[in-house]
Amino acid sequence: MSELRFDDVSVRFGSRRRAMTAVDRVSLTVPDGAVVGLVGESGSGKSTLARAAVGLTPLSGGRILLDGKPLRHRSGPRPVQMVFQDPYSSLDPRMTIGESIAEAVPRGTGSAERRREVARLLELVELDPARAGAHPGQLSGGQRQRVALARALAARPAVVIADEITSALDVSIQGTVLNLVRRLQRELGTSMLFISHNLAVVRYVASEIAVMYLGRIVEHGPAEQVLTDPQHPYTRDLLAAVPDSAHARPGATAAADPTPAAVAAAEPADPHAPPPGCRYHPRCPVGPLVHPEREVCRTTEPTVDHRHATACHFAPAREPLAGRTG
Ligand SMILES: Nc1ncnc2c1ncn2[C@@H]1O[C@H](COP(=O)(O)OP(=O)(O)OP(=O)(O)O)[C@@H](O)[C@H]1O
Repeated sequence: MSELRFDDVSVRFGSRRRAMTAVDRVSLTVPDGAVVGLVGESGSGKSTLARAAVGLTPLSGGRILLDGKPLRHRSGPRPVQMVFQDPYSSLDPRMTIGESIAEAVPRGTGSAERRREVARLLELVELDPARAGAHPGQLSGGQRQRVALARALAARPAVVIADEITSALDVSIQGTVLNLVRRLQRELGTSMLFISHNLAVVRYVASEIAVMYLGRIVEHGPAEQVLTDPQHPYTRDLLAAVPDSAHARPGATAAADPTPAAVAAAEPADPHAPPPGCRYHPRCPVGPLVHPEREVCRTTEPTVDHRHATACHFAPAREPLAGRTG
């Protein structure tokens, strides 16, 4: 069992006078063997949450648990491994890719066994083991990302966090890397938190989707439900931005409700001064900008409390969720 759980996690940056809460009381579980997709626009706090899970950013509040036990960031192979957008940040350009992967293989492995393990991992990520002597600079971006995945897997992690791992790649290469992630996940059953600002990418690999906005999770549920029956207006806006998403939201109110002018003219949110009440209300097409009587959105923060959960006072399925809770 390898379940990663963020329990009421907060991360604050800056001094008292200019403090900002990048992650605000986030609770999110990556169940054993599942891929949870985490989406949200730039600055919503996705990377900060990921970095907290691998010990790169200290928590200001809450806990991160692996299989129910607090994560400790000791030396040696870490149970949570992260793959970044830019593989140059995790691969030393002076080392061969074989050396980079071998370095991540747990200690106590003999050199012959280590070499075999490197060859096995290269094959696993569909690279020719004969290329173990190549340097990162001799590989394409997609190949480097395969090496970064092999290196993360070398540590035999309980959980892998992939942070925008296809964002820097050509569109034609993105699909092959996503296919690889899908295959690896199916074969190895590794639990995964898969982060992207792009819902089109996340929907390809994730079994569950969580949507983040200004440091908070605003919707979370089974991927299919979130995609076909999005509850939060922000999720609907994200979906509307996906070119071929028309089929993904039949009946969604956003389809029948073109962006009102007041919403289109709204200022983007300032993470240093998140609005009171629902954080999305200054941009929301179902909020007080368009429906002035919906004062509750300005004053009271909605909470997430169901299996397919959304933090919106006026979500279409807010009431009839009884049958699918738990
Ligand atoms: N070390 C830091 N010091 C101060 N502020 C930070 C730091 N790291 C992140 N932030 C701020 O925290 C907020 C969340 O950033 P984060 O990188 O987690 O968002 P994100 O959703 O991953 O976006 P992106 O995809 O652009 O990385 C942003 O407003 C960012 O400016």
